[in-house]
Amino acid sequence: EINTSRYNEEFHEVCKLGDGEFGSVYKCVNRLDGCSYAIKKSKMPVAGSAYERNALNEVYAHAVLGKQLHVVRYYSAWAENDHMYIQNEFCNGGSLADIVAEHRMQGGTEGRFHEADLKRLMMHLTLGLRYIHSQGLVHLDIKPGNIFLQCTKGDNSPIRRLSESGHESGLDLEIPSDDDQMDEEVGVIYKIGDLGHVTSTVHPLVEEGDCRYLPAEILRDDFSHLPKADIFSLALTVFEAGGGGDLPKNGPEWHSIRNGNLPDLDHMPPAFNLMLKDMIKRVPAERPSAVMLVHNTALCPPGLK
Ligand SMILES: Cn1cc(CCO)c2c3c(c(-c4ccccc4Cl)cc21)C(=O)NC3=O
Repeated sequence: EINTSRYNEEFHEVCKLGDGEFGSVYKCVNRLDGCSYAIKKSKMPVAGSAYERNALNEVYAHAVLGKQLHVVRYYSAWAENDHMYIQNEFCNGGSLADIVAEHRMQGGTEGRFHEADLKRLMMHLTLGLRYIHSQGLVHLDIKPGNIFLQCTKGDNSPIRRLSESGHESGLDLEIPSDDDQMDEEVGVIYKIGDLGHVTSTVHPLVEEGDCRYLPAEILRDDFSHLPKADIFSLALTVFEAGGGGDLPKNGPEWHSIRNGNLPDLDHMPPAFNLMLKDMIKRVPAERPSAVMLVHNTALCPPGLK
């Protein structure tokens, strides 16, 4: 019959997670394995269009960027009924943009990440970028809306979720694997998602990301140091999570940041603010690489020497 579709046959659609010009994302439970997934459903792109290239880039990138803790995991992609589907790991803690927006609503000092959390965020995303760059790829759209949170602690723990799961069929059999058990006391894991702008470092086909987070050289079509563009975007993403405020889309403030001027995050140590300033240097080659950042003592948890 006409409405047979892999999507409906293999998955139970729980709720819509988001909407965009790209299409819609749903939280789905796989009827066979009982696990939850995030599935993006988008109109089949016109053959030969930039949309098609992006769609293929995304799937190729996921295929290359196998299992890395700080990159959203890919499971499958398929086409049917004039739509494309991509099935990814479901991250149960929302996006960093949601968290930043919530913080902003609260206002005051709780309206931002504290020192230990901001260092953890930075470290996770740096590890994710180090992996992406080590595969000869760049993300090119690092921003709070593309960072997703996996919460393994407290009421989100898989076992707790199982007991509270509303699925009458008890299908929500998300038995934590041993490394999940390890994560039990870990808390939040940050993951880089939305690989729609990913391209090769050496043979780039650049589709520009969000100009609020992009360095000037990309907007001048200088693609000679693409990994350093991700480093620039990472700095502004962390700056925003640290309570740095809304980032400009254009105008004098936009240019001021591109000239290396970034206000200090007053609750962070000087070394951390210096690191952010290094990451947004106008000259891409002068910005630290992800490999160098991982060893930066400014990322050591507070209290450790
Ligand atoms: C809007 N939205 C909300 C979420 C859940 C956050 O708690 C989400 C996810 C993804 C994606 C996503 C982004 C880009 C491409 C494909 C997908 Cl499935 C979008 C998501 C994704 O790949 N994994 C997600 O959890």
